[in-house]
Amino acid sequence: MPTINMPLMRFIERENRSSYWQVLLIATVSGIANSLLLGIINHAAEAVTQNADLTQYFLLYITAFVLFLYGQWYAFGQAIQMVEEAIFNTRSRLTRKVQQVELAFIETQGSNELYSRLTQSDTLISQSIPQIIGAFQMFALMVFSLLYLGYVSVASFVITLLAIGLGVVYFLMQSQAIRAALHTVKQKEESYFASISHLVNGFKEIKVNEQKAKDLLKGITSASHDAQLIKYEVGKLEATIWGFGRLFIYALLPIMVFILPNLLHEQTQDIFKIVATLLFLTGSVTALVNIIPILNRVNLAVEDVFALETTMDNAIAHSQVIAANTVNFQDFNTLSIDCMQFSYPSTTGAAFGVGPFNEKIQRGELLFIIGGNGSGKSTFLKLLTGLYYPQTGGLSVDDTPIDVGTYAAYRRLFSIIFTDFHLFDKFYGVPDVDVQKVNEWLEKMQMQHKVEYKNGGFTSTNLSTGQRKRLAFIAAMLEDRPILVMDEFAADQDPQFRQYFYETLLGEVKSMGKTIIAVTHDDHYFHVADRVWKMDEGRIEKHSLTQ
Ligand SMILES: Nc1ncnc2c1ncn2[C@@H]1O[C@H](COP(=O)(O)OP(=O)(O)OP(=O)(O)O)[C@@H](O)[C@H]1O
Repeated sequence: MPTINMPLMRFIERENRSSYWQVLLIATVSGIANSLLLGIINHAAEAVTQNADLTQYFLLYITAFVLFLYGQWYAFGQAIQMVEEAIFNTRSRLTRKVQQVELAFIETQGSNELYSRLTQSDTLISQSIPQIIGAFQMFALMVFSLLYLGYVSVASFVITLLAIGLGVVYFLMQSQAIRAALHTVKQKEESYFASISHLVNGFKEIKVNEQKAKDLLKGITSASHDAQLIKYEVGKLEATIWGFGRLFIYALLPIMVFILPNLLHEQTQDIFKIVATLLFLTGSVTALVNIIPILNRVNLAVEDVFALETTMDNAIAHSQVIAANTVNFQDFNTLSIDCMQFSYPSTTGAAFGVGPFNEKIQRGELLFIIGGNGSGKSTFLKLLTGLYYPQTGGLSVDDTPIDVGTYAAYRRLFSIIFTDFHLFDKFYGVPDVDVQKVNEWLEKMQMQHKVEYKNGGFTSTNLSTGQRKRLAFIAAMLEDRPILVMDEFAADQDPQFRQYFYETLLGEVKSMGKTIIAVTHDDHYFHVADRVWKMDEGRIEKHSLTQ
């Protein structure tokens, strides 16, 4: 089957097993049936003036009407099903791909853009379907009304075709400008959304600082104003197209009534038929012109989804990891880091780099990593946990070097609580949650009076940062992975809990056989660690054995 080269149609075709041509065919048949109604009524009206039998017209009218109604109902139903299936398939695939891309992709992509593309386009596509199917019917109605017009009067047909042709040429000339302007609107809207996220996320800061609020609002107003101006221009262009569309059709009516009969001496009853057909045509052309702005926006939304998927595909193709489930490192004894080096991609000047690292971590060790701000501790943890890939050197577990086929299995060694940790609403990835164990951990983390475990998650999430971190710790414990990695876990805890954390809890976790790697600034408690590594300018500078 041929393809309609329009992003929306490519989207539907790509995501469905069945072809959309059947739906379009039924929509077209329904449109033809609609135009037949006109012909039947016209001829029936003529038959009335001649006192002829109207039974056949009545039966034909009923048949055409049923065909029109059923076709419309069927086409709508099918189209909605196809589009929703396409959206479902795309959503499932894109969310799977988000999981496949690497951390570096998410860090560079910009969460606002990613979030808006993943969520907003679908709604727009879904909402536009009734109008789009309607447009196909209206197109069929227009074509068959035109043919009927040709049957009634060749001259009227030629004049109308010329008018519609001129309208199409005018539309094509304008549509490029509209699409370009809509692209700019999208960019302006994204910058507006980014400013809004500052407004919401930085609410506390701007609430206490009027000047900050004023400056931010100035930026928001400017981004919004820019978008408004371009949208206004687009709206004006679309209104002009809409106006021209109607102008062509409405100009035709007086031509047919006042000029044509005098020039070509058409029959009076034919003039009636021509005018009735033109009124039908007016309806279909108006509906088609009305759909243009919607189509423009939907096609842009679809192109957005395509572009996002292509970017993700490229990122996944460059990813070094393939999912291999056969390797199991859970019983490891030693993690080795050999000549490992990593640099962030440089946009301007020298980029920050870490390494080379040549270290070993033994199973069951409690290792602290210390160092000043920006010394590379978090970067090192991301490398160690397999979230970043080194440019040179690498990791091995016992004697097995970690490569593209084993990275996924390697990552399964770790539970991680980063400084910007995310507390999930449920214990995802823990198949059979042991409620007793959760309650024991709630007690150990001194959270039993604050939250409860219910329906797969914790009951209260209105907690302080320190308390939320304690829940993240419980989730990490339930994951039950051999290595626990923490980035400044105790920074948000009160002094009593901090002491309990270092002097009791870490020892307890260690006695469970877990290896603990923790970034910390709490020099009071360095003595509890087996080893302390100090980082400076991306290097592990000093190993101090404390025990
Ligand atoms: N995504 C990134 N892209 C480019 N550079 C980055 C990125 N993340 C961090 N850096 C740079 O790497 C350096 C080390 O950052 P890192 O977060 O590893 O330090 P840190 O020791 O954990 O600091 P802190 O104690 O403040 O958390 C910083 O100078 C930072 O500018």
